[in-house]
Amino acid sequence: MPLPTITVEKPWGRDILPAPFQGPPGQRIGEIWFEPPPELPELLVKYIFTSEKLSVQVHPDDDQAEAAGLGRQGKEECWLVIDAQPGAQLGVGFDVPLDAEAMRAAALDGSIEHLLTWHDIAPGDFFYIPAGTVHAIGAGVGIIEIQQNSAITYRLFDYGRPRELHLDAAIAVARGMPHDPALRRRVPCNGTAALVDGPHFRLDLVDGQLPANVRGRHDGKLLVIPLAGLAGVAGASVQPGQCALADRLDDVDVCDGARLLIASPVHSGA
Ligand SMILES: O=P(O)(O)OC[C@H]1O[C@](O)(CO)[C@@H](O)[C@@H]1O
Repeated sequence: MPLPTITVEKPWGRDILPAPFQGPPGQRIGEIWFEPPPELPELLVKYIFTSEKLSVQVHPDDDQAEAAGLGRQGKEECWLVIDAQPGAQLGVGFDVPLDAEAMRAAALDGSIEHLLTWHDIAPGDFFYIPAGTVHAIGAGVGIIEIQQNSAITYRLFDYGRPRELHLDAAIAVARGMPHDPALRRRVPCNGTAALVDGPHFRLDLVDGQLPANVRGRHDGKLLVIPLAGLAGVAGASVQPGQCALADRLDDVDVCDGARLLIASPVHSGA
């Protein structure tokens, strides 16, 4: 069964969503969340559609969230670009290292935006964002985000929008470093690719039949996110724009010509 969705209004969202999504009239929707099922609460999958830049932000890791009294709710996330309007960019990490004092000053005067490393993007670009990485999603972007199931975002800068900032919390967890180039790549249009191999989840892009090595990587409950074509989960059809829980990979059928993402949590010790 496809998971229920939640549409989230955002000041940077879109008045009109691309098919197959539809937002309530008059609302600017930025995110479509697939409600994490009780059987697999560790992961949250979102579609994100922007018309303006998101905040310059950072997320804590599990230990930092716990130390702040928020529970083990760290947030590592990854993005697969599915749509990029001309000039669309993602800002990830800093061009050059900077210390906490410089980061605070840059957040206060807004220059932090220009210290980020901005990447021109195209569909198929993939980024893994470890907790502690300062980042910002640009305007005109459509991405699928797979993340630890956490809603903790510390904003450093929000372009003057009247939303809360979390400067002290952000500076306490942010790393003033460039993003590791090994954590980003362009995924070919065809073919199967292992995109994430822990520490919190595994993510595979599957094109056509499920290869044996993918079977070996997902040994429990998993999420199925079709990108193109249909997938079957325990006999029920799942289509692009949906996300479904499967009890095991053997329950998943990939229809001819279909491409899909498969995500499952990595449990400590696994
Ligand atoms: O604070 P903003 O700009 O609304 O951004 C929050 C969003 O940014 C993300 O962390 C993506 O970077 C989403 O998971 C989250 O919902």
